[in-house]
Amino acid sequence: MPSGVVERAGTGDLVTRSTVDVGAVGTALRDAAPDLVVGVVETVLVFGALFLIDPLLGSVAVACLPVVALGVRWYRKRARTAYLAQGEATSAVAEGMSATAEGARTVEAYGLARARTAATDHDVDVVYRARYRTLALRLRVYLCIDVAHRGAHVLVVVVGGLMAFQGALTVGEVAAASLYAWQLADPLSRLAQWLELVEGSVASLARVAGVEAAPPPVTAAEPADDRIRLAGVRFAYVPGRDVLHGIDLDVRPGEHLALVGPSGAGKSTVGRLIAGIERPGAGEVLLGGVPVADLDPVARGGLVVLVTQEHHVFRGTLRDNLAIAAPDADDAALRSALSAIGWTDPPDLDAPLDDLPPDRAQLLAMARVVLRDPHTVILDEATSVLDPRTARAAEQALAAVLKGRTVIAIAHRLHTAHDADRVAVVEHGRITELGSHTELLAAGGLYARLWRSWHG
Ligand SMILES: Nc1ncnc2c1ncn2[C@@H]1O[C@H](COP(=O)(O)OP(=O)(O)OP(=O)(O)O)[C@@H](O)[C@H]1O
Repeated sequence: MPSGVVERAGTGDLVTRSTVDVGAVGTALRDAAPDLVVGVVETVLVFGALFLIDPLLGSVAVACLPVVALGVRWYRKRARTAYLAQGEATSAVAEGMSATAEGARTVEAYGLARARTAATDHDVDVVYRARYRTLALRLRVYLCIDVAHRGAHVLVVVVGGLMAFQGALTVGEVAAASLYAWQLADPLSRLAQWLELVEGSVASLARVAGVEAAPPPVTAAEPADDRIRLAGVRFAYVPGRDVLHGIDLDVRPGEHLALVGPSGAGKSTVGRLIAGIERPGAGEVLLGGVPVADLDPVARGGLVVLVTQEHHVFRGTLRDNLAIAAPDADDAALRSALSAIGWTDPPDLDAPLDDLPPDRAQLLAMARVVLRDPHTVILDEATSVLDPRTARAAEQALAAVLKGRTVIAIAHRLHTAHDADRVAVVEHGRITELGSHTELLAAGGLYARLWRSWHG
């Protein structure tokens, strides 16, 4: 699944779908089918016995079935939406709780505990109301089935009694018919429970299938070359609120391009689109002539890699962490990647990695890039979190990583732009200046002003 989708869905939602919803579908598949079969067989036998005693008594009992059918129809019309809402509400609670837990330090630092508690209370309230709604629906369908069954029983006793008075049936036959009619309670109430389980699990299945359906279609087309082209690209995180308003950009293979501009201008978004994490709302982002977001994610990762300041170290060994980038790489290849980025004292490949410091985590990320060997690297704030000494070491490692590749650097420090072949200035979701450092300085626009103010 594209990471953009994962980020928007949130951990809580995905976890709820893949645990609670998968569990609900599993329970339904395990319990519903046998119960349904037993319930149907039991109902058919009871009606058969009633018809055998007397066809009129059988018909009287069958008269209850339309009431059940109407109740079930009424329930099914509403249940799917209600169960979907319940699933969403449950996800929202999990999502809110996981966000609070992940941001515990921020919550503490800014005294947000009360606000977070209020938000959780609100989410729980929504779950309560959603559950109340499904419960109310269930109660009504149970009531309907109960009325139908009791109605059938009363009708069988009354009609049977009248027939006994007229001598058409014996008292024993009426008593037997009454007992059979009473026995309908069991399969019908099982039907009601089954309905609840199925409706709940169909909603859960839709939510689980939603996770499956999230990945966009993957194209079989192969990029013809390493060219990157953005044409008329518009993009919105929130529908109707574009953050990019028509970006046109051609990146030549092997070129080092710096994206500069004010905070919030859209630089990182351009990077995410080129990496195929997001797909444009309008226009196209092409890699070798193929829409980059349509490429198979694994294959795409071998062509374009986005390096951000988040360097995740997975639980496991250094080997496990490097193998993410190149599962088939042998020890020699792993060691050569480590030495290429200047990591001279790496831990043993098979030693567990505990608490890797940020500068080592960054080296690990770069070693992964070397192993993956993409033709294009997008750097977003790659060295900004490190102290200057560490950042310099990281930059040296980076230089080794970037050699011979196309580089799109989202530059927060202007010397990165100075060293680039071309600089694109992004302002308010548009590229307003494009050229070499010297050309942009001569043009006297925003870049020139930023450069002069940076140089004092
Ligand atoms: N996940 C998101 N959801 C909603 N809006 C977002 C999201 N990420 C970014 N934005 C908004 O999109 C706009 C462009 O953001 P973007 O991060 O691309 O800018 P930027 O130029 O890289 O900024 P910075 O230099 O501060 O990183 C901003 O208004 C930002 O608030």
